[in-house]
Amino acid sequence: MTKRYEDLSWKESMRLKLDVNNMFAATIGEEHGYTKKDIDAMQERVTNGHQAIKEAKAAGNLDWMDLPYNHKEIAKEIKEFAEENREKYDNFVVFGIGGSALGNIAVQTALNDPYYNLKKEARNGCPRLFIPDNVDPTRLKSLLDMLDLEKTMFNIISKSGGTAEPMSQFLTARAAVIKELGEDAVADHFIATTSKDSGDLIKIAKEEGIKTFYIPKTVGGRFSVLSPVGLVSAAFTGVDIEELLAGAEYMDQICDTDDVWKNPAYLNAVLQYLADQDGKPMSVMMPYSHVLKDVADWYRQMWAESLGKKFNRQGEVVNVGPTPIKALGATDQHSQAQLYMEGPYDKVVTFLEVEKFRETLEIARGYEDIDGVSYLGGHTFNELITTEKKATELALIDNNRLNCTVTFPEVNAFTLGQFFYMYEMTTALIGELYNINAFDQPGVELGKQYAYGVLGREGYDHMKEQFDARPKKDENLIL
Ligand SMILES: O=P(O)(O)OC[C@H]1O[C@](O)(CO)[C@@H](O)[C@@H]1O
Repeated sequence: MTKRYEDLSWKESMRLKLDVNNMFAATIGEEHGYTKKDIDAMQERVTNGHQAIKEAKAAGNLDWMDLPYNHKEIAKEIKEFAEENREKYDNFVVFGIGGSALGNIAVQTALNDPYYNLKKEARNGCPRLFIPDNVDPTRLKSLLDMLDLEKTMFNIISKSGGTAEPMSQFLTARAAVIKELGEDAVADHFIATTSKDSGDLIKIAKEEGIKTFYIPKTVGGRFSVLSPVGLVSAAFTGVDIEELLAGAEYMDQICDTDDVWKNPAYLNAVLQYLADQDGKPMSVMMPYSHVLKDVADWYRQMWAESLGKKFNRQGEVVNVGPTPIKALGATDQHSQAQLYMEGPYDKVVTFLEVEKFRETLEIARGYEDIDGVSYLGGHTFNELITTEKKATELALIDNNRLNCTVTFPEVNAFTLGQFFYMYEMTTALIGELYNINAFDQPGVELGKQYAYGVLGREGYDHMKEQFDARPKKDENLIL
């Protein structure tokens, strides 16, 4: 059967649109807005950046760019595995953190029913999905107490195979499974998604006979949503993961040009970079659709870990990086909008807009004699949220505030795949413009190492010593 994403006209009708009109002087005024000349002046740097990205890809350092192509077969295998197994389980739990969880959460919120876990009919025989993405004892205990272990599959995701949070979750869930179901049950209740040749998780998985999916070498956590990291839980909950990859492939083809005026990922990168350089380092992503709210969380990690860097490629201290902020329309109109309109001129707002929601819901009529209420009746919630987005956008323009919009014709696996890939490419190019390595995260290590030292991990005694020698607190400053 032909898939809809094999039809070119369907694909074109589902193409994401990036509208950057409101980043330009013609719309928001000369003081803050850019001109076409400003963008043209960046073309040479974009071409160099594009070249550098291509070379890094060819050298095997950017495996995430290959996922839409070389994971087609793997996606089929994952789909088959999920289809064979998902009806055996009522619950599917992902134990991973950061890049090993945020993409999974974003996919689930975007593509499945908003009350998926609570509505059997929305699950179509698939298990409920739980992704704690944290180690808060209250929340974890509550989850573990609630799960019927006999009917639960746990997917332990860790690229390094040793991150404290998922490994401690694994230890605890494994002990609970052994206690309740016996040693032999482990292989039926756990799968692992990790690196093929490194880390402790792969060793454990082999020892325990646990089914394993692999994360390619140069796919870092935050770039891993289109690898088995994101695909396995998506397949277990019935998402069309092949369509997700097809969307990414489509965007890869759109972005396969160094012409800044033709490449949405690069045009966005240039504008965001220029804004940061011009004193607007706050980058707000504001979806006007609740189903896209966790996509903004995914983006937050993507930008923070990729672009927040102390050193440039020459080893000079640069301390760069925009601050990614998530907001949600219409909710945050009533929380953040005041700041965005009248606070410092330090932000760029990226709206995410949806043209066609999965549902149309009418606002009921009533109180015809009360003008302040009756005007709402007969409109739809679709009109309400879309109008509110357009109204907020115009208010930002009136206040000369930089903003742009990414429009999803619909939220489906194809458009979501495009979105992930487009932002990955945007991030890669901004990294080039800052002249930094966008693919490491050395700043996260120090905190991890102190924690290892304190918790007694072998080889980290020196970190415990440094931790114990930390500056004493002045009691007068603790009230
Ligand atoms: O998949 P791992 O290796 O457990 O890492 C989880 C997360 O921890 C980090 O390494 C640092 O926070 C992220 O980059 C990564 O997504």
